[in-house]
Amino acid sequence: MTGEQSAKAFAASGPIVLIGAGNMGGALLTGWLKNGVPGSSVIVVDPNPAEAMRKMIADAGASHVTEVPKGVTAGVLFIAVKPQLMDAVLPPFKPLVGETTVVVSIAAGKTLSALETHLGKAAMVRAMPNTPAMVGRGVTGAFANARVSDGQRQLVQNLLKVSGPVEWVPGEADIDSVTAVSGSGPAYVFYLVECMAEAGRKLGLQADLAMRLARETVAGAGELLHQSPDDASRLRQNVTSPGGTTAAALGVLMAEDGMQPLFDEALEAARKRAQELAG
Ligand SMILES: NC(=O)C1=CN([C@@H]2O[C@H](COP(=O)(O)OP(=O)(O)OC[C@H]3O[C@@H](n4cnc5c(N)ncnc54)[C@H](OP(=O)(O)O)[C@@H]3O)[C@@H](O)[C@H]2O)C=CC1
Ligand SMILES: O=C(O)[C@@H]1CCC=N1
Repeated sequence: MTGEQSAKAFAASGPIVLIGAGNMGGALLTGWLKNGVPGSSVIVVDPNPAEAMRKMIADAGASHVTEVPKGVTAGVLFIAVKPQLMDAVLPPFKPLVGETTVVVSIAAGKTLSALETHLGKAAMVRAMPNTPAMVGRGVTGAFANARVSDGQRQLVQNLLKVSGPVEWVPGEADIDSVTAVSGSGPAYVFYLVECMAEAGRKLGLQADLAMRLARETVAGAGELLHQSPDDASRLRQNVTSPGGTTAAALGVLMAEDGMQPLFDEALEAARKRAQELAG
């Protein structure tokens, strides 16, 4: 995209107001500024962003404020604070929501109807990114309510796409399932690395060597999955020689009481927790 094309992709009816520049808000902001969102169109509201974030905001010519900005109608009101804080944080932002504003929340669980109690009825999107967004390799699930226009949907898609693919889901409840799979998902993969390293240590390897092997294995397998046209099942079969070592290990992991029932239970717990955070 040329600079002009990308500026057009992010053209909004007013400023992009980002509430919360922490892990996820900061990752998305970084992606916006790298991908052609004009800094002058961004207002970041955060009481105390990290020093590196403050510098990036200043270098890009974006604004940073610690209080709710006055006299502003947001083009996009992008909410990236913890779900537990939203009831306290959101009410003073209501004046920023106008006829042409699209509200985007990435908070786990928090429903659009809960957002409406604070911000009024508006075009709203619930989105669920994940932390690989920090390296431009995330994936995001998104749901738009009926007030979101085609133009707003495209704008939000462009803002989310800076961190990786965007998958629109047909129902709002699906976002809680997306949260269980891909929102929380990176943590499961990091834990897999920890488990593999610990098992390697128990086999007699030095702990740091076992960790390097496990880490590079998961990173390499992820990259192969990313680059290969084959699905995960085919890639798994490529590793598995009949009667070999992988088959021996998979016999344990794929047993009736192996990983699948554990994942079923774990993801059900994540979705249930998202549902509890709804109100
Ligand atoms: N982490 C993840 O993997 C994912 C998180 N999410 C969702 O993203 C949201 C943010 O999570 P995450 O980035 O991890 O959390 P962080 O705590 O890293 O970021 C939240 C940011 O909001 C700031 N903040 C606190 N109070 C206010 C306020 N009154 N006004 C403006 N900003 C404020 C915090 O500042 P301070 O630190 O000073 O309190 C912090 O910088 C959550 O709702 C979470 O559910 C979604 C997908 C994945
Ligand atoms: O753990 C959480 O609640 C957030 C949402 C998805 C990932 N982190």
